[in-house]
Amino acid sequence: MIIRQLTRRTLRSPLECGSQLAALKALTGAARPNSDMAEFREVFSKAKHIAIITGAGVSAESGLPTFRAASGHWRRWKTQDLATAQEFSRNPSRVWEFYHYWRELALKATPSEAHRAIAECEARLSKQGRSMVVITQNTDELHRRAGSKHVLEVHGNLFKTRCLSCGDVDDNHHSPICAALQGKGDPDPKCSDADIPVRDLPRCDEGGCDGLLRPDVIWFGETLDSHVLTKVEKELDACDLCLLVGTASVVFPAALFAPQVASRGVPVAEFNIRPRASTSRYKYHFQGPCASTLPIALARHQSEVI
Ligand SMILES: NC(=O)c1ccc[n+]([C@@H]2O[C@H](COP(=O)([O-])OP(=O)(O)OC[C@H]3O[C@@H](n4cnc5c(N)ncnc54)[C@H](O)[C@@H]3O)[C@@H](O)[C@H]2O)c1
Ligand SMILES: [Zn+2]
Repeated sequence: MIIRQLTRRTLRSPLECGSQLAALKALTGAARPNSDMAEFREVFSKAKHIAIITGAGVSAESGLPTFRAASGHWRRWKTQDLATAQEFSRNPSRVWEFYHYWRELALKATPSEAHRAIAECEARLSKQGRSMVVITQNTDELHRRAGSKHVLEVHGNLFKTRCLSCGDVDDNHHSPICAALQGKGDPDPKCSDADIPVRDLPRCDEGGCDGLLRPDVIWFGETLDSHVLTKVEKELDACDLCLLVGTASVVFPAALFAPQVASRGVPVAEFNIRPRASTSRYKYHFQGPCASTLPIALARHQSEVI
């Protein structure tokens, strides 16, 4: 299976993009996408196992900027440079400020119509003996808060911490996560670092451990959780319809999930505000904000009796 054992990374150069697109083309063939919602709805009505792959775009209408909308920066730093183990060991205060900013934003956000349409559809289909899984690159928990039950978070979760000393992983929804981060994390490029001493950053309270905590997310250069990946593989192998929602598909290995499904001949429907270079590889493409398109796509079909 192609997605195993791959580390999280972003495509950086046009050259690399070109070679990856060639790989996607080889995987999926050159189908022409259509945007016939009525046709999609017929396919949807017959699907028994639906996989929905989501990215930052699904949370955009909840007020959480996508990395690209925020021009990929927090203050003066590229987000992909901040979200690394190297940067955390060099400057844990700066990295915690960055994650504190995201945690506070996500805590205040409410699920969008897109999150709600997905959750409502899952609940409805489960009564009909049909299944839906959300495979998300997002770390904001908005799918769960909307009511989705079957969610695989491939890049971890902003509201979990991992202790660097004892390895304990814990849920953590404190706001702020520690007193020293109160009022910190302003993304303005003119804002200075808080330079919080390491002893005042979030610490482990497990049996007096007091080790430094990190966010339990997958940083660039780190390997995805193999248990989560195994579940993702199973779902991608079993699905008979796949929706790809609000993702630029430039973060690997998640960018390979939809092409892998399409290569089995399973219809993939992309929902994005703009066409992307790989759009032509998928059967359907619905352009527009997913909070408008998804509720139509996933609404009760006339053939659904329960
Ligand atoms: N909310 C979050 O948890 C969050 C937010 C930003 C980034 N991230 C992380 O950053 C990485 C970036 O990857 P990504 O591809 O998910 O995001 P991205 O920022 O690279 O791309 C977002 C995609 O969503 C599309 N989009 C924006 N608004 C949309 C809307 N209203 N409806 C439909 N599509 C819309 C854009 O055209 C783009 O293709 C991921 O690994 C993710 O973990 C997460
Ligand atoms: Zn600990």
